[in-house]
Amino acid sequence: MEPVVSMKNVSKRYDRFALEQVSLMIPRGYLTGIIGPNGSGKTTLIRLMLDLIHPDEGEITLFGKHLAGNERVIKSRIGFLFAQTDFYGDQTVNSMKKMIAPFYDSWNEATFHGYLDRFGLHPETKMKKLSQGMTMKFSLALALSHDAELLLLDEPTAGLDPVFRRELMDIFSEILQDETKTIVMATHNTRELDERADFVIYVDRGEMIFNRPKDELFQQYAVIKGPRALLDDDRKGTLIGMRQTEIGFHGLTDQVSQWEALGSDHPLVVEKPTLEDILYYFQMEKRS
Ligand SMILES: Nc1ncnc2c1ncn2[C@@H]1O[C@H](COP(=O)(O)OP(=O)(O)OP(=O)(O)O)[C@@H](O)[C@H]1O
Repeated sequence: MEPVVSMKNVSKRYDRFALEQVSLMIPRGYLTGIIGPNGSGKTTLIRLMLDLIHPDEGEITLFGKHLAGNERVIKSRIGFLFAQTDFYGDQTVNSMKKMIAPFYDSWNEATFHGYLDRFGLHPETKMKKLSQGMTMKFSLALALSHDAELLLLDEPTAGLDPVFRRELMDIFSEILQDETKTIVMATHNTRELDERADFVIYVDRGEMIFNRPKDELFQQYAVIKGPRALLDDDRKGTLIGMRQTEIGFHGLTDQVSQWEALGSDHPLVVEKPTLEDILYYFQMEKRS
């Protein structure tokens, strides 16, 4: 099936940062998470997909088409959200919506008001009176109210309390039930992706390290913890981002069988990783 987003050899260079030669495909019907440390290029990737910034090299298509020349049609199929969106403070929720809704042919007023109710937002509240979390909820209500096929979300859970974060992830799961919808979200809250993501894109310093099914990552890697006595050179070589402490070591491995071969007599812990573990050990490896 045709990917919803396709990037081929895309580069974007700033004075002190470069996203280099990124090629990726985002399949329809799934939740793809974009993870990586601060300043690694997550927002840059999403801005490129939305054509808010232009690549220096490479090709980007959405729904199989270039944005140029098809902008209105393509953008009406996309709901997007950025962590720092400046709305006009003196406008109310309702008047702000009135400025934005006409951009979308498929705007659905009933859906919008449904989300306002669900998110506890009053239509007559002034934008400047909304907390960071409430502003995020407003942005989400906008993004979700024109039946978008693709949601491109930059830190959609930033500033939201844990209960609402979970509710929001439930809403995303509901949206994905309709198998034609696609969600792409950059986030630092990797725990949400542990549970819900189908694919994970990991970027670091402008380089895409991987774009893989989450379940495959969890099957491939394990966190190993044990006493130093078990660390011979061979086994050390199987560890990514290995760290030693007074009493032991810990690290990530993609060669679990080497460790399991030690048998159960040894005080060894082999754990399924979280995405945070994978991120952490990959970064430790880069630093060492
Ligand atoms: N317009 C710009 N001019 C110059 N540098 C920029 C510009 N926009 C972004 N950058 C730089 O590009 C790098 C990547 O930024 P980006 O916002 O994509 O990272 P990020 O992974 O989303 O980070 P964070 O997790 O902190 O939000 C940063 O070093 C940033 O300073």
